[in-house]
Amino acid sequence: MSDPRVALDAWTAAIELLRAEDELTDSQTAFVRMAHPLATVDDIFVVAVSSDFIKSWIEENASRAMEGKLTDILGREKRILISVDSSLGEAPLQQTSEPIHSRGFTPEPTPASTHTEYAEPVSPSAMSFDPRDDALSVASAADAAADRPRRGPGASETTLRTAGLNPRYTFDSFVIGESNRFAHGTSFAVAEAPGQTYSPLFIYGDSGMGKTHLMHAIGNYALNLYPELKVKYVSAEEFTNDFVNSLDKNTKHRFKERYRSIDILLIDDIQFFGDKEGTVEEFFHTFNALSNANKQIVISSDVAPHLLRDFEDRMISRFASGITANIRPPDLETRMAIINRKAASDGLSVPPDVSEYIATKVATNVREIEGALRRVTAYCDLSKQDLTVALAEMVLKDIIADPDSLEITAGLIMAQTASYFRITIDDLSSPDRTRMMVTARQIAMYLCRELTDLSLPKIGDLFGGRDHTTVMHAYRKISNQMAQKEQVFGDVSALTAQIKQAATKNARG
Ligand SMILES: Nc1ncnc2c1ncn2[C@@H]1O[C@H](COP(=O)(O)OP(=O)(O)OP(=O)(O)O)[C@@H](O)[C@H]1O
Repeated sequence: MSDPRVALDAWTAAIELLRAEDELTDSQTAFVRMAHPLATVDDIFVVAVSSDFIKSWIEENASRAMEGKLTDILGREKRILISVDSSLGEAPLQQTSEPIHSRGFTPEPTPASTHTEYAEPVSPSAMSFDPRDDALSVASAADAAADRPRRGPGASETTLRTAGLNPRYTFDSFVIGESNRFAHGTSFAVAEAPGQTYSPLFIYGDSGMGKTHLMHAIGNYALNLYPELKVKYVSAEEFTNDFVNSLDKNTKHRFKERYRSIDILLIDDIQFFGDKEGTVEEFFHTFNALSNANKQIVISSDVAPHLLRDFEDRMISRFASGITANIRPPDLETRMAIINRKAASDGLSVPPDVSEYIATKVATNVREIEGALRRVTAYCDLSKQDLTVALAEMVLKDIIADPDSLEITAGLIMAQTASYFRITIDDLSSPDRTRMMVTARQIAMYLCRELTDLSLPKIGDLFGGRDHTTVMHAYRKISNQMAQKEQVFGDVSALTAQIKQAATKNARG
C-alpha cells in the first residue's frame, strides 16, 4: 500500500469495527483516536502520538486488538510502530468516510510498480502542527526496540568519529514541521529498528533541507541504542575516493570487507556518483550485499530516485524499493522554530519579530537561514547593540537583496576573495600556510559552503584537493570567529556584499 490515506482509512475502520464488536472500551477508543496514522508498509503500520504517555498506554492496552483488526482489514500481518511527536495535538483523529480516490492523492511517478513511496506523508486532515512547539522532543519505538532505553549511555567520541558522525546532528536538534515530518518519522523508525522496517530509506530534497542532519541523527541515535552495531556515514564522494584508492593500492578486497560488514550504511548525496560508472557499479554491489543480509541502508539525494541521472533502471528501482521520503522547503513557522532552536542552543534569545523577519526574508535553505542568524547575532555581540528588526535589516541587507536567480559560483567567490585579500586565485588552492593566506582560504571556503550548493568534498577539491574535513574545520572556525572577531565579521560581510554585487552585475550581463 502506498497511500498514507490508506493508513488513515484502515485505522479508522479498525476502530469502528472493534467498537461494533465491543472489543474496544471507551478509554481504549479515546486513546487510539488520538493516534495519527502515517503509513502502512509491508508488515509495519506507523502511527504518531503526541506523548510518551499515550504511546505506552496504547502499546500496553490497545495495540494488540488494533493489530489484529488491521491485519484483517489490510489482508496481511501488521505490527504497529508508534512514534512520539510532541508537535501533534491530542485532538481526536478526524474520521473520514470519503473514498480515498476522491481526496485528490496523486502518488508520484515511480520507476517500479512494486515499491512504496510517500512523497506526501501525512494527510493534513489527520495531523495538526502547532508552531508554538518549537522545543519538540521526539521519540518512537519499534517492537524490537520497545524495551530498550530511550537514550543510551552515548557512543564514545572515537566510535562517532570512526562512524563519520557529527554528534551535533541529532533528532533532538531537528525541528519538525509539515515539510519534514514524514522524513523525520521514518528516520526515527529506522534508527530504532535498523534493517527491520524501511530499508532502503531514500531521503531526497533540495540543498540545505536537513537530509544530512537526519542521516547523522539516525546514526547517532542507533549507536546510542545499539552500541554494538557498525554504523558508517559516508558521502558519495568519500565512497568514490575510498573505492578509487582501493583500486590504486590494490586493496579492493579490504574495501569490500569494510563496507560489507556495516550494519547501517548512511550514504549522502548519491547524485554525486554522477557518471563514475565503476563506482556506481561497486556501490550497487555493496547495496545488494547489505540488503541481502538485512542490513540498513539510508540514501540521500537532491532528487527523487526516478530523476537520478547516470544510474541504470535496475539500480533506481532497487533504491526505491523500500521507502522514499521527501523533505520540502520549511514553511514560515518551521523556519522560525529552527531559528529559535539554533539561537537557544547557542544560549541566545532572539525576539520573535526578529526571527520572523529573518524567516520571512531569507531564502528557505536552512543553511542560509543559519548563516543569516549567525551574522546578525555576531554583529550584536561585537557592537554591543540590542537585537532589533532594524539591526537585522541593516546587517542582512546584502543577503536579502539577493534574488533567487543570482548565480553565485565557487569561481566567483574565489575570484572576489582573491581580489579582496590582494592575492591570486592560485594562492587560495596552494599549500601556502602563511596566516593571511589561511584566513583568506578559510573565509572563501566558508562562503562557498554558505552561498553555494557544493558539497564539502567538492569544495575541498576546488581548493587544491583538500580533504572535506579541512573544509568543515574552516566553516566551523569562521562561524565561531565571526562572533568573536570584529575583523573576521567585517571581512566576511564586506566580501559577501562584493560577491552579491558581482553576481548581480553578471546577471544583468
Ligand atoms: N529541520 C531542521 N531542524 C534543525 N536544523 C535543520 C533542519 N533542517 C536543516 N537544518 C540545519 O540546516 C543545515 C543544513 O542542513 P543539511 O546539511 O542537513 O542539509 P542537506 O539537505 O543535507 O543539504 P545538502 O544537499 O546541501 O547537503 C544544517 O546545519 C542543519 O542542522
